[in-house]
Amino acid sequence: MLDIAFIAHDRKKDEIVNFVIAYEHVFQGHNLFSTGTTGKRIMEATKLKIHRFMSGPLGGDQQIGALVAQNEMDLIIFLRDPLMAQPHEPDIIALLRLCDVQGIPVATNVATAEMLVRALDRGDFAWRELVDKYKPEEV
Ligand SMILES: O=C(CO)COP(=O)(O)O
Repeated sequence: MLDIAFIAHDRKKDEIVNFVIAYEHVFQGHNLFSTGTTGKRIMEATKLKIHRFMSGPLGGDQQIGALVAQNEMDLIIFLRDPLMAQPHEPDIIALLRLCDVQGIPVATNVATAEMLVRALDRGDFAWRELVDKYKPEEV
C-alpha cells in the first residue's frame, strides 16, 4: 500500500477528476492524499477516500511537502497550470524541489501521470514499499 497525493490547479481540476475516475481501480487500496479543493472534487466524483490537507494557496502544497521531506510520500500527481500565475508559486517550487531531493516520482501533466499509473498497476513501485519498510531510524 503506497502513499499517493493528488494536486491540481483550478483549470486542471476537471482533468484530474477524469484521470482519477479512469484509474480508480488502481488507486483504491492505496493511502490517498490531496490538497483541499482537489480532494473534494475527486471524492465527489469517485468512491475513493482521500485525506485532504489545506487548500494549496493556504499551505496544502507545503503540508504534502512535509511528508515528502520525511520520505513518506510515494507518488505525486500534480497537474499544474503552466499558463496562470499562482500566488503560492514558492510553495509549488518547494514541493517539486523536495520531490527531487528524495527522488519521488511526480507527474506534472496528464501524459506523465498515465505512464506512472500504468507503472503502479504493473507493480513497478515495489521499490517504494522497501523504502517504507527499511526506513532508517531518526537520529
Ligand atoms: O493550489 C493548489 C496546488 O498548488 C491546489 O489546491 P486546491 O486543491 O485546494 O485547489
